[in-house]
Amino acid sequence: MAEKIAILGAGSWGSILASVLDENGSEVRIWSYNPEQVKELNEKHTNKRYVKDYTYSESIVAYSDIEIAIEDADDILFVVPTQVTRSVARQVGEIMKRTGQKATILHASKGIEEKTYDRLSQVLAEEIAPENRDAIAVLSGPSQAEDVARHDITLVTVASENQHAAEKLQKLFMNNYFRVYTNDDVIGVEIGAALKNIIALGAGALHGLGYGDNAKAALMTRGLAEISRLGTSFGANPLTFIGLSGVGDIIVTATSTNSRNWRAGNELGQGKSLSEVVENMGMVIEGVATARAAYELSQERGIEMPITTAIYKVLYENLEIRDAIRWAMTRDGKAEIG
Ligand SMILES: NC(=O)C1=CN([C@@H]2O[C@H](COP(=O)(O)OP(=O)(O)OC[C@H]3O[C@@H](n4cnc5c(N)ncnc54)[C@H](O)[C@@H]3O)[C@@H](O)[C@H]2O)C=CC1
Ligand SMILES: O=C(CO)COP(=O)(O)O
Repeated sequence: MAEKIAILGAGSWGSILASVLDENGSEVRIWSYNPEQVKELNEKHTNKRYVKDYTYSESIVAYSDIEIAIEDADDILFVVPTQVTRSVARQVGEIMKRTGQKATILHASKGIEEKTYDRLSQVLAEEIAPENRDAIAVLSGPSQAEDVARHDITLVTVASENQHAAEKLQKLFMNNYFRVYTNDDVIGVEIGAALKNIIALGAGALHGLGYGDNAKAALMTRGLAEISRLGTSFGANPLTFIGLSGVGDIIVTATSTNSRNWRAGNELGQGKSLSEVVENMGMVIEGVATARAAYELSQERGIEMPITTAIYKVLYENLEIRDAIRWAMTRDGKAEIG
């Protein structure tokens, strides 16, 4: 019997993951809180606001009632923006408690929750599966939805403390263009995924200001160094940061013109205001909220994160980007490693 998978969030990534799973033979339902989008998906099999020029398989059914969407699902995949994941998870948790439903819980979003500084597997554990938190999984890696939509080669990782859950999900997602590895370092995978969006904002800003390739390589490399410093302070495996959810995702997000974070940074670099950029994008720019969470975490834990600090000050304290760059470049000299 086909695996039944409920996908919560019908933005660009939720939609394309739905297609991958549908092509692989799973029974896929997708939930959106927007009834207009549900209607478009079911009647026209398109999702024009989020994925242009794409037609969905007629076997993917969309729902605006979350309880119907998750009914009997073997797996529930969260792909809503980070900052709304808790509210959606709370609804799911309440339904599962009432009905006694059991399912593998997975997310594919990339961010840190503001104020709590929780990673999303922590949010899901708190809201849905406090007694079963090791079975929660995360799918992450360099994976622009636009490339996956045209079946371009994509490699990702599924991380879970539960090897059985990770291997089951690996099999569900794998095909000849979408290759999935497993990893047991949930902390490292989630921190790498969340914080690379801050680096992508910075890379876009450098581009918008006309900086060259050396500057972009420097930002990505030193960005990875500070992500690793924060991640290992939480117990992440340092090797995770040279993997798909670390350097891999920095490379794609900090260079791809499809990246929402890169595009947002580029527009900031060209002189637009943050509110203008957010309004024009009409899709989530995860790095904006995560920059604040990561900056506050770095302060709380006494971890030096100059790039995150500079970007935080540009986004939230009106520091000019050129002044932020000058500050970062003229700090005292440091040893590269350590
Ligand atoms: N787009 C991409 O290529 C990739 C995105 N991701 C991650 O996936 C997550 C989702 O990203 P996208 O699909 O790109 O975002 P998006 O902006 O395209 O779509 C977000 C979806 O969430 C829904 N939504 C917004 N507010 C909501 C609320 N309050 N309650 C319920 N649903 C709400 C929207 O209606 C929309 O369907 C993000 O964390 C992103 O970092 C990860 C890998 C690739
Ligand atoms: O995470 C992504 C690719 O791996 C997508 O990044 P954006 O949200 O910046 O488009």
